[in-house]
Amino acid sequence: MLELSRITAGYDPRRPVVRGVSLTIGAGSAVGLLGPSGCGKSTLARVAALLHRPDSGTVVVDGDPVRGARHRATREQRTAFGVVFQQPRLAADPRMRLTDLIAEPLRATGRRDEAAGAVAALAGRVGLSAELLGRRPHEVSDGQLQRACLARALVLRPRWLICDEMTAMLDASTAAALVAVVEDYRAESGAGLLAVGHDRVLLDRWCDETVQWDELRLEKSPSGV
Ligand SMILES: Nc1ncnc2c1ncn2[C@@H]1O[C@H](COP(=O)(O)OP(=O)(O)OP(=O)(O)O)[C@@H](O)[C@H]1O
Repeated sequence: MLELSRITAGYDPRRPVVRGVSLTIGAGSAVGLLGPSGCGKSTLARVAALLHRPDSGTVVVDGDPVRGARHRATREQRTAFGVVFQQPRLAADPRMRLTDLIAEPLRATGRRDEAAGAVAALAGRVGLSAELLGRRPHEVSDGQLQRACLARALVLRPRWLICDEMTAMLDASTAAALVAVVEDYRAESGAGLLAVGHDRVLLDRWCDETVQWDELRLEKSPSGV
């Protein structure tokens, strides 16, 4: 279970952008989060992924309370999350070939020897050819780069996926393909999902439940847990 309780967070403690928000996602469940632009969805998603430390409130991952964000969280907690952002170009090192980008979390966790096999398997899954894997971000399309970013998010086989407007910049067929990759992975792994978006039709189709930002102040638990 992923439990965010009374989270207050932002970029200036005097003016938090997220105030007293709670969200609980049951193990293996998929929750879609909708809300107006600028309300704080991405900030909350970053808190959920342990990338941003809240000013107050608690995050509990599978029963294990989180004591800090980024490197202050335990490796076990950090590697429980795979994250995909809206803009792949901001999330990809422009110097890295796609193959290295996908393998980067393995290198960072001392599992370099698994890279070749894992990248080959994931490339097939997300639909990247061997030729594309050898290119750098400026030599591929946004959709191809987002496929690589999704592969990178899956390479450590996370228990939780945080997809922050993953499909917003993509055409309909690429968006559907990437959602299908996420769902195949979830079906086989039992991973849970927080999907942030603007498209209610997509989120309703993709997730077990879709919640509105305003509901999170009421301490609702979308998956009924
Ligand atoms: N790094 C930052 N520094 C300062 N303010 C920020 C930063 N990132 C976001 N903000 C501000 O925090 C507020 C919430 O932003 P956030 O990106 O979380 O919203 P959002 O709901 O995801 O928006 P959108 O749907 O447009 O992506 C906005 O007012 C934004 O301008």
